[in-house]
Amino acid sequence: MKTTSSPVERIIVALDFPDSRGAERLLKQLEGIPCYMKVGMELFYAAGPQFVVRLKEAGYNVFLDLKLHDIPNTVKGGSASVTRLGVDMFNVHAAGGRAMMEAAREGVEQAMSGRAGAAKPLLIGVTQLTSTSQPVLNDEIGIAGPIEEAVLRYAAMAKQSGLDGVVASPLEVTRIKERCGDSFATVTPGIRPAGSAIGDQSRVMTPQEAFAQGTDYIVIGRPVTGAADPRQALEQIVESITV
Ligand SMILES: O=C(O)c1cc(=O)[nH]c(=O)n1[C@@H]1O[C@H](COP(=O)(O)O)[C@@H](O)[C@H]1O
Repeated sequence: MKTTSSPVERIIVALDFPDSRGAERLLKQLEGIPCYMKVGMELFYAAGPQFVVRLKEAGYNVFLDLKLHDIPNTVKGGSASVTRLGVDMFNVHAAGGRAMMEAAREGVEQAMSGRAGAAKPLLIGVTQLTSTSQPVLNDEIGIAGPIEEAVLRYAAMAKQSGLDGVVASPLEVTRIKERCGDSFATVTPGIRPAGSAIGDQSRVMTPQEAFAQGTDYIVIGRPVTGAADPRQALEQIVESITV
């Protein structure tokens, strides 16, 4: 990818709210800041596709984070529906395997054929969740070996399946770019400005460290949404980044 966008356009704010009112309040607080917005399962299940349409009408780039993971035919249909919503990026779980990811790609292509002139969404595979630690991967999930190897294997499979990039932690970005090429996008949650609570995340870096690794997009939620002054928190993050 190597993005011509400014750093702020490569910051994806996670709108993890239980209803549209909370999300609307944050949009007002961040008004005029051209960051990317992410709608995940909490908000989508409560506020529905119309909230995505509302964000698009307001001019935002939108990442719809529903982490599709089902049989190939179902994921193909889901991907087509998501594409028709006009999102800029969405994700599927790479753990669904190659046939499922290829079906997602087909769903995108099918939906695009009826949307002349529309931009194609970036189709992104989730590798290993940033909340997953090494012991959890090995002892609970049952995948042996270093977490970085599991992430790289999923990233390579996502690339072979025709995806545009992956979600991973910033700790894995350098090796993903080495393995899959610089134009293969990395979207990295697990972002924690120095001094902020790590919470349920496990593999974390600061915003400036993540961009220094060469990531294309960072995803950040609670350090902004839970701040006393979300606008100031986001502005401080933007100022901290020198790319
Ligand atoms: O796909 C994602 O966006 C995602 C993948 C992942 O591995 N880890 C992860 O945290 N996320 C999302 O990124 C956001 C991170 O939020 P905070 O931990 O509050 O910064 C949440 O909305 C998560 O659902």
